[in-house]
Amino acid sequence: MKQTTMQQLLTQYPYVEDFFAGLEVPVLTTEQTVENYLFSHKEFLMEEKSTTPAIVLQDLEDYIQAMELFLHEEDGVSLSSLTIVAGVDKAGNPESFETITLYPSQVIAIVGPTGSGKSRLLADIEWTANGDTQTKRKIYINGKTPDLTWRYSVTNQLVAQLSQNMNFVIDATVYEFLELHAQCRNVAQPQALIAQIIQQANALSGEKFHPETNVTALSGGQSRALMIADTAILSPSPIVLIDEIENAGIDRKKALDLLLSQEKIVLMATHDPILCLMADKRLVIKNGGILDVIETSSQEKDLQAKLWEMDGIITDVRTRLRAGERLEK
Ligand SMILES: Nc1ncnc2c1ncn2[C@@H]1O[C@H](COP(=O)(O)OP(=O)(O)OP(=O)(O)O)[C@@H](O)[C@H]1O
Repeated sequence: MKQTTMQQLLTQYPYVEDFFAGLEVPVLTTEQTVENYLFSHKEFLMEEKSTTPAIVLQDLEDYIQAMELFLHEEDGVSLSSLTIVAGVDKAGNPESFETITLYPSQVIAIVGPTGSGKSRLLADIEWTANGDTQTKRKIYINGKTPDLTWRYSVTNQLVAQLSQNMNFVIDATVYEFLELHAQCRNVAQPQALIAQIIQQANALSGEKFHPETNVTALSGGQSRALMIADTAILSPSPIVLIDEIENAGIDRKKALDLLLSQEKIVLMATHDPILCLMADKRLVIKNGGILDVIETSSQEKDLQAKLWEMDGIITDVRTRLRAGERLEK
């Protein structure tokens, strides 16, 4: 990278500009090598670094390393494991485990009473906590403390988060919105992917929408379905955090299957017994701490089949009521 020209670098990675965004450095497109470019603006950059939270740097070598990491990150993070290192509960007592390690294609449910700290755990993971949150937990990626550039990056590629509330604030159609996202991801021919995302989203939600529907006109359920399909198909983030998918009015099983087909680690805070038993394991939260890690047993999987049957009845009744039908005994 040091000997690449800035011009070449920008052609290859247009998003390198984001790395310098806000720094107001002189023209980036030059024939200078990366090393020379950084060196010739060294003083300027060193001055700026104190006001640039995205980059914690000691010297020029660090700048180059941070740029390499940034570009690597834009190419997608390769994740082999996610480790939660124990912290403390709300009373300051140590959590009753040392580490919990999770692997791609695993679904982990996070259960516990309201206010127990489920969202806090998701936030620790999103923030890749390093003993610097209320819980004092640490998060390791691939067995070690992740680089700080991930945490501060505006395009955090490590974690995709689907929160309870989802509102669009952009005046664009579904197609335009997905096209924009594809452009950010440097997808050259996005048409087929966009069609796939819309098709999958429609399979998740009740009332179908069209590519030309405006995103602001989507219902809550449709918005979440669109974001889940988008996360599964277009987002390179290997970790997906979901806060209460059950309230979204979408097909929960299909949503999970879709996310898992992409070899992601899926963590979901949930109060839904079916979702909870669909997970490989569940983290039980109490008073701000992880109290227990329970593998879903075969008996519980059997129970899950029964719950699906009951859920089928409820879903059927709901669909018919929604369609304006009258029910008989
Ligand atoms: N270990 C901890 N130490 C101190 N405060 C904590 C700890 N864990 C959680 N909290 C705080 O407790 C409050 C409730 O936590 P949180 O919102 O995560 O609960 P929740 O289980 O997601 O609730 P709900 O089910 O209602 O969404 C938050 O203010 C959170 O920051």
